[in-house]
Amino acid sequence: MSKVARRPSPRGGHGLFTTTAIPAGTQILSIPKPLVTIPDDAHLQNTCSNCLHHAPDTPSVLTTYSPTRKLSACLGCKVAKYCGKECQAEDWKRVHKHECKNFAKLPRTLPGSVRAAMRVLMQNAEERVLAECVGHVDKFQAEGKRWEVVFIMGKGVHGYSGTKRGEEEVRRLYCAVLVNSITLVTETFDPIGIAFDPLAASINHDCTPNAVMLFSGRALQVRALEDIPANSEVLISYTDNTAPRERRQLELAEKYFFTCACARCTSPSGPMDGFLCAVCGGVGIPGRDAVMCNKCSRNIPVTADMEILEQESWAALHSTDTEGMMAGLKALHKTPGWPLSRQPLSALHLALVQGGYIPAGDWQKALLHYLLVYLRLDPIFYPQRFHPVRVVHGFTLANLFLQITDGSDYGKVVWGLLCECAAQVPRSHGDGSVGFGEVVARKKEEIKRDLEKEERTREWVGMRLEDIGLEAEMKRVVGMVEGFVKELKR
Ligand SMILES: C[S@@+](CC[C@H](N)C(=O)[O-])C[C@H]1O[C@@H](n2cnc3c(N)ncnc32)[C@H](O)[C@@H]1O
Repeated sequence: MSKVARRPSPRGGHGLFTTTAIPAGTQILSIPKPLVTIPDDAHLQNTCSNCLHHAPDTPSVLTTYSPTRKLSACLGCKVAKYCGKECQAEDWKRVHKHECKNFAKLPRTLPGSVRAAMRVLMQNAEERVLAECVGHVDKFQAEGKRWEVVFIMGKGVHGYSGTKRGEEEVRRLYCAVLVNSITLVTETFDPIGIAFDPLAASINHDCTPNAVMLFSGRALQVRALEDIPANSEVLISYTDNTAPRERRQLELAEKYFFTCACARCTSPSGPMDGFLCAVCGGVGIPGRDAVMCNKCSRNIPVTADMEILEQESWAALHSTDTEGMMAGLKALHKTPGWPLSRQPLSALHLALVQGGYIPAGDWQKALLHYLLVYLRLDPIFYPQRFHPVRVVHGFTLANLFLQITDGSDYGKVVWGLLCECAAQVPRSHGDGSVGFGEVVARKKEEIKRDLEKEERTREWVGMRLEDIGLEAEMKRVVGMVEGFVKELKR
């Protein structure tokens, strides 16, 4: 029986509501095959167009333990790739037979949003989408340049799909796809594609969401981050909700055409949104014309240099320039008044690890950056120990420790991290026998066998996390992080 229903929402339009009480850490909604799931433009080459199995070019935590399948291109268009005959046959029957010839004829691959809208038409789902999903056509229309792009893309969808529907209707459909698409991510939250499904699209936004959306391949699920009473609205975050308020609001207004009026946006508090007071250590949130400390009411100076640094750091984050990222990161650490938890500081640490240190095999540096994020920042960003992002970070960290060959024994820390992940997985991801849960269980077993093989007594292997005396080991690790932060500030 479904635990949710689509109903009018006080936030405007419709939303998704619980029909029964849903405990924290349980599944709210599962859509094994959403209406559209496609690799985005950057991932067409290394992602199966049917099951969205991702075979990344650079090593990732998951590829180490769940071997990647080789992908072969469709011989007709050479655009779509598949991990096996079954996937190719399923995709062909469902949609690819309608798009293959067009893809083959075109000199360039069609943009993801156009491919997604075409797939709605190919499955004859446009009636439902037009009836259930907002498109904000008038708002797109009011934006000159953007409307020009939407107009051309809509024309493309109309022409390439060969639909009998009118061009204006197809344009409305294209707008609905733009506003309601979801970024499809891997189990380690790397963006690889576009997902679109009218039911999932009925979920509204909040910057402190009570639910989170995850993917395993193309399968989508929504899980509760807190106890949600019956008849309550299910809310997810459309943006990176660790970003400061101004950035969240800008993105929500630009992409989704609304001004967020959630509790965090209307009475912002906490160090994710503000700057630190040098006098009392309180936090000041940028207001209309001043940043006033919430404790001592003094004005916190936010200089033009800080504003420039903020802009440059965000720009570096969205580039591939690891030197620029490192320069931004150091400058942010050195800026008095910049809280550790104000982005893009943490995002830069993670981007450097994923885009720089892991591909370069610099495990020591990757470890220090990741430790800082996991120990100091994740508990602020994701207060629930079972938050899927926090659990995935813990697993990545355990794997980074395993790469370190500096002579130190991190056995207990690795074991502790894997115990923590395995304990949280049923609530973070659900059934531990598939997807990420299975990867964690397999890794834990593998490490248990390795530790037991060693000659030294490892009496703590197999014990519960609380009983293994991890604190003393963690002190050493925390010391590493503190030393690293000092170094960054120098
Ligand atoms: C993915 S749809 C969500 C479902 C939508 N409410 C509907 O009726 O179809 C996204 C749109 O919902 C609205 N929306 C979502 N969250 C909102 C919020 N917190 N406040 C106001 N509008 C919101 C905006 O119009 C946004 O463009």
